[in-house]
Amino acid sequence: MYGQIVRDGLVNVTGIEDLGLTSPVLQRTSDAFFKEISPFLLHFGMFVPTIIGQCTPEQQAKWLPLAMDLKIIGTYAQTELGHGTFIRGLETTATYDASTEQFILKTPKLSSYKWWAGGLGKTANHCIVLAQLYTKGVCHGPHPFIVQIRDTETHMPLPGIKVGEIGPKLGFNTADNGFLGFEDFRIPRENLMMKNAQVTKDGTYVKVARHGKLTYGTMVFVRVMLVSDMAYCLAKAVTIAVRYSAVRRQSQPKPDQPEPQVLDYLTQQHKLFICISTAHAMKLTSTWLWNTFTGVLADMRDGNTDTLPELHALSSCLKAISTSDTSALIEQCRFACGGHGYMYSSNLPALYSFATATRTYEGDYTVLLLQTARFLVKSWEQMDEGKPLTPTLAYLEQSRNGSQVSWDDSPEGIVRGFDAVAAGRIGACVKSIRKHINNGMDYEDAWQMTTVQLVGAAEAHCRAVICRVYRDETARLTAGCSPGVKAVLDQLSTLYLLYWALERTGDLLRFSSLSERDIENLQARYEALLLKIRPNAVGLVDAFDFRDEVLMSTLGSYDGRVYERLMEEALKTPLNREPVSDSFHKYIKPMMQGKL
Ligand SMILES: CC/C=C\C/C=C\C/C=C\CCCC(=O)SCCNC(=O)CCNC(=O)[C@H](O)C(C)(C)COP(=O)(O)OP(=O)(O)OC[C@H]1O[C@@H](n2cnc3c(N)ncnc32)[C@H](O)[C@@H]1OP(=O)(O)O
Ligand SMILES: Cc1cc2nc3c(=O)[nH]c(=O)nc-3n(C[C@H](O)[C@H](O)[C@H](O)COP(=O)(O)OP(=O)(O)OC[C@H]3O[C@@H](n4cnc5c(N)ncnc54)[C@H](O)[C@@H]3O)c2cc1C
Repeated sequence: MYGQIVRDGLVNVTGIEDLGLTSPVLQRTSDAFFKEISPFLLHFGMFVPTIIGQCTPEQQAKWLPLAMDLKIIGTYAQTELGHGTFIRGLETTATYDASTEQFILKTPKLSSYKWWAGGLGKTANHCIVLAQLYTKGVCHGPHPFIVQIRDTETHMPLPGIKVGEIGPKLGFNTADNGFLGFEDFRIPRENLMMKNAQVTKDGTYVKVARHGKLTYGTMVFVRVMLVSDMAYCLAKAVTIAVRYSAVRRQSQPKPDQPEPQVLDYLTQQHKLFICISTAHAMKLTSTWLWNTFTGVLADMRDGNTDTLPELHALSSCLKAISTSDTSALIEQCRFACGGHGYMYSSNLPALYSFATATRTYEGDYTVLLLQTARFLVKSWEQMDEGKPLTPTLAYLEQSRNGSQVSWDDSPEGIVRGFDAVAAGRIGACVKSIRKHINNGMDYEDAWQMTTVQLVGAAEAHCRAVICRVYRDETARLTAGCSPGVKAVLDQLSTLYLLYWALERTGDLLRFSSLSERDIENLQARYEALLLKIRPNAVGLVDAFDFRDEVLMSTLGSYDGRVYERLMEEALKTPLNREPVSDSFHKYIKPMMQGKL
């Protein structure tokens, strides 16, 4: 298994590199090689971006060509057995020895061992290690170091290195996630990645970056990328589920009628059409987020880090919500395919196991939403002090006078409704924190007592951002489309708004003038829209344009030969090589004869 996946991974990487293909094509062709994950994912996904983001130009000149030419294979080892979320609590240490101009790496306890890094177990010979930097007896916090862990000729672990694979997981079982321990392992001073902080030969620590969190820059980049990845992953899953639902016929609602396509059931449309809309919503939002990210990078190149907090808040909540929505909706796609959706050959299990992992890695869902909430509460307090709000929080102004937003069920009205919900929930959090403080709690405890509400407020903010971006970008991009295409894409964006308005009626009743009758109207409009989308459903997923080799699904292939493909795959299973398994003769027959 491992050997096969490494071979496929290298064919994929070197083949595409020779062809000089760009990342979107890389993403699509990569998936034609493996159902799960490549052991080289972290090399290109985090090792290379960290060299670019955390190294000086001189260090980049040394390490980047080696990495891009695959002369070294790397990963990103930050998480430890004992710490993943709390980076400031990481236990691996890098202590500077001025007499030899080296750092000494140590994992002092079992809980200090690096754990999880993709490709670390058996593939990588280098890695980025986040370690607490000590020099002249002072700890300067977590810093990135580039560390060779295996001999590039023999691939043997270097002396002082303990490294191995962490074992089977829910998914990602081809990612070669590993563990790593250091026993007084020495690396040159120059292996500290010195773009944001330096240590001179005599051990003097020099802070370069004006913002203390630029060390976390790679995580922001990956979070931004993951939003796009999720759109792509969900688009594959709903392509499989819609195509299967068009082929599958089941039950007999009317005695004198043939079994209908299950796609004709309104409940099936309710399960699946929100998946089509969400794939579009996340793709458009990810492009908007990427443009925001590149704008902040440009500001930072000019020495201005003022826009970084908003980017951190946006990337955190959008990564959390996109991964959570995608995990839930891919599982919904599986449910929609009945028993055959549970077959590994459908590819839905592998897509689900990938998506559900993203809800955790690169920042746990709850933790990242609380990061966003921290920004929202600070923004509210700045608004109270009369300071200007950042663009994505302009809607908070509407809540200043506390008046209830009047409900308007036009698409723009629904977007404003979600703004009102976000503003109301943030305001409720601020009120809760202030109440606890007035009752004698310190700020940290008052914050902790409000965290359930804070997670909800951050989700509401993120939903409001997605709704607004999805609607605005759809309007902008369809302006030049044919009326037919515009109508269908407008239907999808309206479906997203109606779906989430119905999911959040409680909040809309609390923070707008929404009435019972309005809810009935929303439900009727939603159901009617499902029926309108039905004729275009297969065309909409075909438009995602996944080749069968990329979908790798017995249920989702373009030709619809589902039963033939399921049987073809079944006959390939090793158990079917012989009519009688040797376990019969070893165990079952003796048992039947009372001889066990
Ligand atoms: C091309 C890519 C394609 C595919 C992806 C590739 C590979 C995918 C496969 C697997 C990859 C998986 C890799 C990993 O999982 S790597 C490990 C990821 N780990 C995490 O994400 C850890 C999450 N924890 C944190 O980020 C932090 O610990 C924290 C939760 C944010 C808390 O940090 P802390 O130092 O305690 O900060 P706070 O005290 O909460 O806040 C202090 C201050 O800093 C600001 N801040 C925090 N983080 C950032 C950031 N990333 N950028 C900017 N600013 C940040 C925070 O807002 C606060 O600011 P104030 O002004 O409010 O003080
Ligand atoms: C498939 C996969 C691949 C990975 N690849 C890598 C990799 O390549 N490199 C790498 O370095 N890491 C990697 N990771 C590790 C990943 O980054 C961590 O698992 C993730 O950051 C979560 O940290 P944790 O596991 O310590 O969970 P914890 O933070 O221990 O979370 C456990 C629970 O505690 C809660 N919690 C924690 N802190 C708070 C808080 N402040 N407030 C409220 N609740 C809190 C969480 O919400 C969660 O419910 C990978 C993980 C997975 C699953």
